[in-house]
Amino acid sequence: MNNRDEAFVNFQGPVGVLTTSAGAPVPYTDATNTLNAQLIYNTFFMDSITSVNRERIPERVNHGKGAGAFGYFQVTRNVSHIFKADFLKKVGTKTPVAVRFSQALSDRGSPEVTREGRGFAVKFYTKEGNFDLPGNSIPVYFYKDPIYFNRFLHALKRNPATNLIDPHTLWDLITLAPETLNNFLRVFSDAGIPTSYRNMPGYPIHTHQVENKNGECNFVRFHFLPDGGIKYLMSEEARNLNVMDPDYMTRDLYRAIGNGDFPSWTLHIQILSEADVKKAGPKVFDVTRIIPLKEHPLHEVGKLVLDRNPKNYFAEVEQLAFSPSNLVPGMLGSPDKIYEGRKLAYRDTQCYRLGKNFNKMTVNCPFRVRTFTYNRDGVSPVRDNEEDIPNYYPNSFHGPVPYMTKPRSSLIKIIETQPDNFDQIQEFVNELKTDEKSRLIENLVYSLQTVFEPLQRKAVDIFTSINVDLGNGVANGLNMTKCY
Ligand code: HEM
Repeated sequence: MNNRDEAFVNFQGPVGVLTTSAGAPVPYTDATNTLNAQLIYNTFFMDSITSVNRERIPERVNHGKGAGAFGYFQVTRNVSHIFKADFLKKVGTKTPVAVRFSQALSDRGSPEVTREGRGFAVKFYTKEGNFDLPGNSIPVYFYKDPIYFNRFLHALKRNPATNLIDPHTLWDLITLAPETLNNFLRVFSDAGIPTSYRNMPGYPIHTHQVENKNGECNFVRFHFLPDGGIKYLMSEEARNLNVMDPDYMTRDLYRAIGNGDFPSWTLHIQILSEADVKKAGPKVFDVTRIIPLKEHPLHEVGKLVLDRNPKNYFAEVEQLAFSPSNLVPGMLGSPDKIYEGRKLAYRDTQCYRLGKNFNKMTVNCPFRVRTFTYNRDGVSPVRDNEEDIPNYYPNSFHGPVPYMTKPRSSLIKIIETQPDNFDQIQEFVNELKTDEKSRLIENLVYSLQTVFEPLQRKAVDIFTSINVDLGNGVANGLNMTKCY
């Protein structure tokens, strides 16, 4: 097997003459030796030192560490009765995609074989503009009120005093908001460490409102399921791998694609009609709950295949910008509050992280559409900056105009209620096999063992209310005096 995780494999000689960023050819002495030379006259030195000093940009506030790849999505089943979006209209239609896998909480330089939820974000470059599905590896989210975002990020990332990841703040947060356990207990189960990104499922979670060409409305949850099967690493194995190869997940993906062993996923949807939604009520929009497959089974839509590695990581992956607000006609997003919060948050942080023209960067550009906006200027890239087209709307000249349509479809209104998901986490724990439950207990004990006792006790009380064996198992593992 050819282990193609090395990107530099071309020994055929230089691509050309070295130049400064302004294009001047660089003499050999300027590039190799500045000892006894006047630096101010060495344009190559000045050019490169001022450039390297400015290389770092802010990392993502979450999902900092990640790997990306490119490929296509192809429709394999007729789903035109559900979707009018052009890229899903016909069996066989192929759409280019960019995908970024990530660790939800780890910083940009972190080791990869950690126990945490992971991101699985897909950008479809459609003929109607970009459509993004930033999803996670766990099918439910932690909370359903976007007000939690700041609290979560701060409690789960580094402690402001010690700059360490802090299990006390993690368990403080969980025990103050135990409804998050429908997510967290899945992360502490085998599902918390996938064998590789190739074996990881992707769940965009939200229940999306969608329309077909007749304007009929349905609601769908998307599921990307790996064709290589969903597989997980055991904790011990993961700890060893983390020491042996901290970049294991990125290397595995890069190597597989480099070797022509292209990973693929089948996209499925769960479908709910308007009548289903009326009958079930707002809980089907609750991102802290799954929609049971036995009530709404999966329907195949198409295949996602990754067949190209990035040629340049920074340009093509670090600069990738996904957003739940990147929607196309017939895809309305979700009426829940988390979706609404996300529509603002991603664009806002990307304006800071990448500059306001981030959609003009090659990897984010909706390259299958000719865009016409009234946005102008600002930090690069501005590309042609819309040349001499008028820069305000409305105008009497030749500026772009909105398209005429029937009144715009809008998201249905839902009344949100407090999360109520203990039934689902109870069912999840009850259905674990004995060995799976033992591993869940071990993983919880491993995380809780260094935490202050009052927090341990609160956690054990909550586990006991979910499942008595779980509570007892963790209490025993922590050598707590109180047994249930
Ligand atoms: C209140 C709720 C949420 C807020 C405010 C929020 C906010 C953010 C922000 C600010 C980023 C960084 C984006 C960037 O720098 O490009 C991000 C990344 C991400 N979020 Fe969320 N998020 C929320 C919920 C969710 C949910 C429910 C999911 C999964 C369905 C999710 C999946 C992701 C993924 C996959 C990324 C990484 C995207 C990439 O690879 O670039 N987030 N989120």
